[in-house]
Amino acid sequence: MNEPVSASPAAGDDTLARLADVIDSRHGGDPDKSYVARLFHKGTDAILKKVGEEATEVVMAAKDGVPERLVGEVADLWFHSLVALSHFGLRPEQVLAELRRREGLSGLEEFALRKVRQRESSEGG
Ligand SMILES: N=c1c2ncn([C@@H]3O[C@H](COP(=O)(O)OP(=O)(O)OP(=O)(O)O)[C@@H](O)[C@H]3O)c2ncn1[C@@H]1O[C@H](COP(=O)(O)O)[C@@H](O)[C@H]1O
Repeated sequence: MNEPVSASPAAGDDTLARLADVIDSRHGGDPDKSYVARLFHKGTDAILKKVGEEATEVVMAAKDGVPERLVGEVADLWFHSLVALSHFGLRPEQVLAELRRREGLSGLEEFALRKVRQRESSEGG
């Protein structure tokens, strides 16, 4: 059995930012030397296809009920989501900021606010 990786969050954990830096550095890289460079080389459809596949694998792992598999598949999904963000010129810090913005706001309130905003923008445009 694999040794479990420590689940304690490190203060100011910058794992996502460091991984995003590596991913960003792969733009224009050699597809024979780097998996990320190969994905960028293949383009938007290939990148988005991987996000979809990994999301499906997360669902299947959760159904299997093996916690280590689920953690591994979510890691694959997060990694490929970071590749997609980088492809579109975005950073994980922006996603984390969005999650921080939602902190303390109930999911139902957020949903109601979103509906109001959607109605306002459809009436305004
Ligand atoms: N975190 C990851 C990571 N997670 C998953 N993968 C790769 O993602 C690929 C896709 O996973 P799949 O389960 O779909 O496997 P597959 O069937 O081989 O993939 P396909 O051929 O179907 O695309 C595998 O080849 C994994 O090795 C990753 N590849 C790279 N990283 C990180 O990205 C950094 C840069 O990687 P390179 O660009 O390759 O140097 C690395 O140092 C790591 O930190």
